[in-house]
Amino acid sequence: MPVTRDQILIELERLTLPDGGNLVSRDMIRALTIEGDSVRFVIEAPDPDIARKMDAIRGAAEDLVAALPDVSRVSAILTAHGPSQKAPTPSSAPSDQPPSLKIGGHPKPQTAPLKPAGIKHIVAIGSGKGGVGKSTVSSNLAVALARQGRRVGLLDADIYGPSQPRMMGATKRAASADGKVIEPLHLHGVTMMSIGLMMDEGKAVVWRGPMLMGALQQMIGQVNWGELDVLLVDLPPGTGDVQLTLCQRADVSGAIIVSTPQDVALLDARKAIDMFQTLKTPILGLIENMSTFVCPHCGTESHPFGHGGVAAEADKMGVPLLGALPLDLDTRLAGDGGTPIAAGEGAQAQAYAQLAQRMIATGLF
Ligand SMILES: Nc1ncnc2c1ncn2[C@@H]1O[C@H](COP(=O)(O)OP(=O)(O)OP(=O)(O)O)[C@@H](O)[C@H]1O
Repeated sequence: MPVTRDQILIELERLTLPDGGNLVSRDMIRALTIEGDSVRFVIEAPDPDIARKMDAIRGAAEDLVAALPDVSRVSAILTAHGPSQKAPTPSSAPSDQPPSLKIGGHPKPQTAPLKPAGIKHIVAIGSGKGGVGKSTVSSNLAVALARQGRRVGLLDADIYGPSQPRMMGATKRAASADGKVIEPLHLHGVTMMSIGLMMDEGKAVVWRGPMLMGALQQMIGQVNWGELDVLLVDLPPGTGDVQLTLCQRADVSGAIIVSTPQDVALLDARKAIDMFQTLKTPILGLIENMSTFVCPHCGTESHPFGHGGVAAEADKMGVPLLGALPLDLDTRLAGDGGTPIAAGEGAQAQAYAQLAQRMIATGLF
């Protein structure tokens, strides 16, 4: 059985720091990630000088965790936040630094929840595997909820492959009038922010865990979201630092998992579900994407990715199946063209409207 987060933290609590407390009680452990028998985490010191003196503690922490049953690889990285670090400026920021928009200061470690007071609920939209349509579902669901009168925000937290600017038809970058608050875009009735609006297009993002956390922190806490009934967060695929940071810091009300019906996607979807459950984030439901395909020429229905696998999984887990969406050329074209299909009329817009209704029926907002 894989090691659990709690087992690791209990072990790390044994490591007393020279100036009192331990790594856990002093809130220094960040981005704890367990993948099979591999464990990774970041030790965040209050400032670089302290970090430099902590290498022995980092080694001891690795040894303690490595001694746990079912752990064969451990990697602990030391990092620091503090006065001796300088915030990057946008003009000179290389691609391995978090964006700052001149908002001043390196992202600070936070203990208070990240969720701004004006946002009633944060709902994470995740998937185990990439390319299953999580971003397509997020943008269309956001638009469908907005069409039903909800105040909706959409945060594209897919740091490595932001697609919402294209799918939502963004034509300008995010701006900040006062150098502190980032102004989001307002598109198809939805308030939208994406890391893609802060980066040069085509520039690779090469960030370590703490940088990702800083960027996420900025995109939630420093964006002028206004009053929202719900902020949908389009997560990167998988179970990494962004998911962990969001669920641990942002007071997430629930998660929706998008999957295609075939076994390989479901296998990864189960891992995502397991992660949300470990982080005590309620699963609001599953969505089966690319569920069926109706040939536009002969009208025959087929199931290129299998059929019903997500429904069976939802049933097994006792969580609702929020919807099954077909593989549909117009959905793809609409996304590529910057106007989600849910913004128009027709069968697919109707399908997303029903999905939004079912989500509202969960009673969350
Ligand atoms: N139901 C659908 N019918 C047709 N095309 C779809 C459908 N859902 C998604 N697509 C297309 O599949 C591609 C991948 O979708 P999308 O980017 O939404 O997936 P993702 O899970 O967010 O991927 P990533 O992991 O890369 O972020 C896109 O070109 C999108 O237009």
